[in-house]
Amino acid sequence: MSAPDRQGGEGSGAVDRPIPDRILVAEGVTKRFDPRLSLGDRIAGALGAAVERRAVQAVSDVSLAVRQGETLGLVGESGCGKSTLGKMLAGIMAPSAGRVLVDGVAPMQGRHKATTRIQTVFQDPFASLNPRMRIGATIAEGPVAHGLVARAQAPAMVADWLARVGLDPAFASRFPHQFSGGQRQRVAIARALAMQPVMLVCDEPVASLDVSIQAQILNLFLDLRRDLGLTCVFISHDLSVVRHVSDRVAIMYLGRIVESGAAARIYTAPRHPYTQGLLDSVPKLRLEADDLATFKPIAGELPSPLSPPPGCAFHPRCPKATEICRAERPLLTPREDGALVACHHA
Ligand SMILES: Nc1ncnc2c1ncn2[C@@H]1O[C@H](COP(=O)(O)OP(=O)(O)OP(=O)(O)O)[C@@H](O)[C@H]1O
Repeated sequence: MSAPDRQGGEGSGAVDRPIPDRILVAEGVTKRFDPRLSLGDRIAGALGAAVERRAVQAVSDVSLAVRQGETLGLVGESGCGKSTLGKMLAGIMAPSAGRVLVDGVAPMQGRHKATTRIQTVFQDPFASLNPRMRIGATIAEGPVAHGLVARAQAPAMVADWLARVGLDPAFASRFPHQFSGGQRQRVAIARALAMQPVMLVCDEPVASLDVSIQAQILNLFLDLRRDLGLTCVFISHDLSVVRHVSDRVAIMYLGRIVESGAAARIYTAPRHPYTQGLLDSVPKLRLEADDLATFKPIAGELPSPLSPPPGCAFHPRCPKATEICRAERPLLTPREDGALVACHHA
């Protein structure tokens, strides 16, 4: 068994067979997007001209495991590959290399099955709900179609899920436009859970909501975790959002996990300079005027995955970077407390 798996968390490279309490295991998952050539490029290529064709490596060799009842927060800047990884975990996108096992079975073996075993909740609930369908029908559609509930039992099932997500069961006859953004996200969560999935992949589920509504939806996730033992991968660009809902947190940078560990430790004692930078860039609401100057954004921008920097991908932005960082990519290495960190100077 490789070191990352022995530590029960994330890593790079293949891991051994899944351990029973792990709902989800990703082994060396990679996603490359090959560029589509324009007609002009194709003609030029056919005529023998050199046409540049660089693939985007959105996710590189990611291994992770999620245990029953656990929420794994997946955090990183926009463009670091979170959504691409989330889609592969949910079985709605095939990896270019590596594999994802759900309950020990590769979801892509049966696309239809995968979408029932892992459900997704996306950022924009309005886009994911059919505007012409009453939300009762939207919630019932999947479970009835997959034989999880008899048509006659569907109204009771819908009422139950609406109540569990904090909505009035009488709302079943309403259309999506009759709900606020937060209520629509509750509907999207009810629809996902009504499919009786083994876990949820939530991709920026509160990013489009006002801060006060974000807190309500995060509280809902906490309630669902307590009441249903919800297993979840919770994706966000914002470390402060995943803080209270996550048992463990994995930090992604340019397609790779650079640090992971217990949520409490990540926030109190981050080891990777990128994690430290993310924490420092979270605006903190303080009363003392001086403190307003304490948050500082990470210097520079995420490099293009078309031309990743050599060595440690974070070195051009890292205050601790030295020669070795420019030359050698640090491996994700287990620490004594079960955390994993990929940094020469951590
Ligand atoms: N279908 C695609 N074809 C080509 N490149 C893609 C495709 N989807 C994503 N990418 C690229 O892969 C990289 C990772 O994208 P991804 O959406 O997974 O990142 P992200 O961290 O989820 O960012 P965001 O929060 O902005 O969605 C980006 O450089 C993106 O441009």
